[in-house]
Amino acid sequence: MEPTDSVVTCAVNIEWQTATGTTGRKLTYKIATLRLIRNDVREMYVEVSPDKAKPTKLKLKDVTVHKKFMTEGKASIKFNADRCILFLSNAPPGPLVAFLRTLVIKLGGHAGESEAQVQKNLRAHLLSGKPTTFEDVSPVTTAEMIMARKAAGLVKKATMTTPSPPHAKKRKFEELKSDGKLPLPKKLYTPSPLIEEDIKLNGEQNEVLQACLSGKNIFFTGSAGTGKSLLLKKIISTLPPDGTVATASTGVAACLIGGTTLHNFAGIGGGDASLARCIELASRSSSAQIWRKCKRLIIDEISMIDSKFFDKIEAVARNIRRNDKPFGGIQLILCGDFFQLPPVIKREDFGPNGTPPEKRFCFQAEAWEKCIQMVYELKQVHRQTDAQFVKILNHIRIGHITDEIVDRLLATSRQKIEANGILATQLCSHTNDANAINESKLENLSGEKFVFKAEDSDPTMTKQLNNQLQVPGELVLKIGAQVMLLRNINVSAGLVNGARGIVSKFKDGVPIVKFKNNHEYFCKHEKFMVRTAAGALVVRKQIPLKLAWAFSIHKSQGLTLDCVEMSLSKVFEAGQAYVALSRAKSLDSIRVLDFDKKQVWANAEVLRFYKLFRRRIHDMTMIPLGEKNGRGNGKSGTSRDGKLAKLKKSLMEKPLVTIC
Ligand SMILES: Nc1ncnc2c1ncn2[C@@H]1O[C@H](COP(=O)(O)OP(=O)(O)OP(=O)(O)O)[C@@H](O)[C@H]1O
Ligand SMILES: [Mg+2]
Repeated sequence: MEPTDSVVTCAVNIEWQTATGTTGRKLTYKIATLRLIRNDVREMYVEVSPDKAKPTKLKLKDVTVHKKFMTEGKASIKFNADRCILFLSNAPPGPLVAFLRTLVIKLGGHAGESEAQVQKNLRAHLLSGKPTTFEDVSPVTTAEMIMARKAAGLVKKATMTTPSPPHAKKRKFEELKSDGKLPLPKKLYTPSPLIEEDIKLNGEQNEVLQACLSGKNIFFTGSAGTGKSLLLKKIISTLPPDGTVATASTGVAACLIGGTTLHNFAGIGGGDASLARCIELASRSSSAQIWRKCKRLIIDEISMIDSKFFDKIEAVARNIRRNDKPFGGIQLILCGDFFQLPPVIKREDFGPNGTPPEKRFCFQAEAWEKCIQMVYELKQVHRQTDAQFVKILNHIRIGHITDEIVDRLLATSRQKIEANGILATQLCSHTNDANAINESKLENLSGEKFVFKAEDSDPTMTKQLNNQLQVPGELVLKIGAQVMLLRNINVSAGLVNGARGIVSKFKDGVPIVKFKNNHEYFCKHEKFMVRTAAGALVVRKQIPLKLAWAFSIHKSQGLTLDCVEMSLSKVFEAGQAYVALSRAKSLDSIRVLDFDKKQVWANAEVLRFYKLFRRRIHDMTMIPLGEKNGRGNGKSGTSRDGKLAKLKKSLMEKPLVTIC
């Protein structure tokens, strides 16, 4: 528990009501810091400290806390005795959730003093004649948390019920287990899955978070599994929601951080029209308003954004916002790994001989150098803990393959990774192949088809929901269908996003899924949310499953998968083999068929970019605005292959990653 869990900074309105129920005095602060404090006699207060006004203290006694919208940065506290309401808005969701949790737990009385004790302390304090002093409330302890959960009825007290004989308890447990209805441990708060409270950032992730809070334009990178997306979620939940726009290059990646696609936000279609036309498109009132309101633009999986599109939106931003600063003064937080999937090239952008455009990557955009002020590289891999696998991935990332790597990966082609009848998921280089495999496997199962249609809060948004969400609009299942869970249901029981299982039966109109670890899950409809470009939430209610015999490597970018098989013979992009291989957690949970050195290569421009990038990080971390990137030193004489080999060697000498 952080000491800052009792502090939050946000917009504040305080309203007092008169005895007749009408609104009386009002205080409005665009920004104020709220702090939970105690006086000498251990009574608790909220102290509201605005920027340029005197602080107000409100005694926390007989209060009602409204926290339904806390994950959107809003809450209110009603002081019933004082007839006063404190409205909080535009609060960073992470700190607000922590603040309210501390308040509720400390107020629960389990951590505080009894009323009689408070009165006794008060008398003693008055008699002492000392002036009243205040101190911050202490952080919530684990014991206080358990007490509070017991009081909330989330943990049964042994004394409250007549204990059942052990065999009866066991029978009940077995019954529930076989029905897939095992009660799941609940939290006192179950905030949005986007606020990952359980995982603490490490030092390098914290450094990036602090840099983002400083308001600078940041690009951070790191190999697959270094926790870039997890860090982005943390950054998003620590920034004020007003003006913070979370986007990603693909729908799946956007969904993982609770955002929208960059294309959807930008409002210029694919960005293929002339700049003048793009500005015209983005000037439509709905789009222009979004651009003007944006203060911080976050983009995940930046490697798939092409340089032309990046330059277009930078110019559009300046134009619409009538601000000459790079990106019209919007703070940029960009994240991704350029060794992973590159931007998809449009047919018209290929050269006459089918050559890719010279400036394909975002870091080659004119605007890149103007915009990015600070760069970071995360080095600690969290997805994999096996040192040998991390080392192999590290080599594959930069297209450096040795015979030992080929042998080690080929050795996986014979290993049995299936357990409990659940087949490995096949990662395909082409989406059509993945769809065909899923359809034919389902067709081959005998038995009745069950169709689950999603309920979308806005039916006009169905296409966007289909594009952005992994969860299908129409889910067709049969007994025996292999599926993947799309939600964290119970982390300790292994029912996590990405876990795979088999539909064992249908009961009460919903499927029951048996997972690899033998746990059964009685499916419930879950809500999946997508943010529109304007920031509104659109909700899809659906069973949180998708068919998982196969899926495409492009759709797997950003995911962690538990048991995968791949044939890399048809890969067509630099980085595609690396993305596929790096989804797995270990060499024991992967089966690589037909591995060949030729399937792995890294883009030469990307290798150059990282070499320069690492030198910069080493030299200064901070890149002065407008400095030229100095690609190429103009010297010639060495062959292209020779230069590349040198680059790879130098990148390998200083390993890009370490393992935890
Ligand atoms: N500080 C951390 N402590 C423990 N686990 C972490 C930490 N950071 C990330 N993880 C876990 O590591 C795994 C990979 O994280 P994440 O998906 O954010 O990586 P990534 O860098 O975005 O990978 P990719 O490039 O493949 O998208 C996730 O399961 C995540 O929960
Ligand atoms: Mg990611």
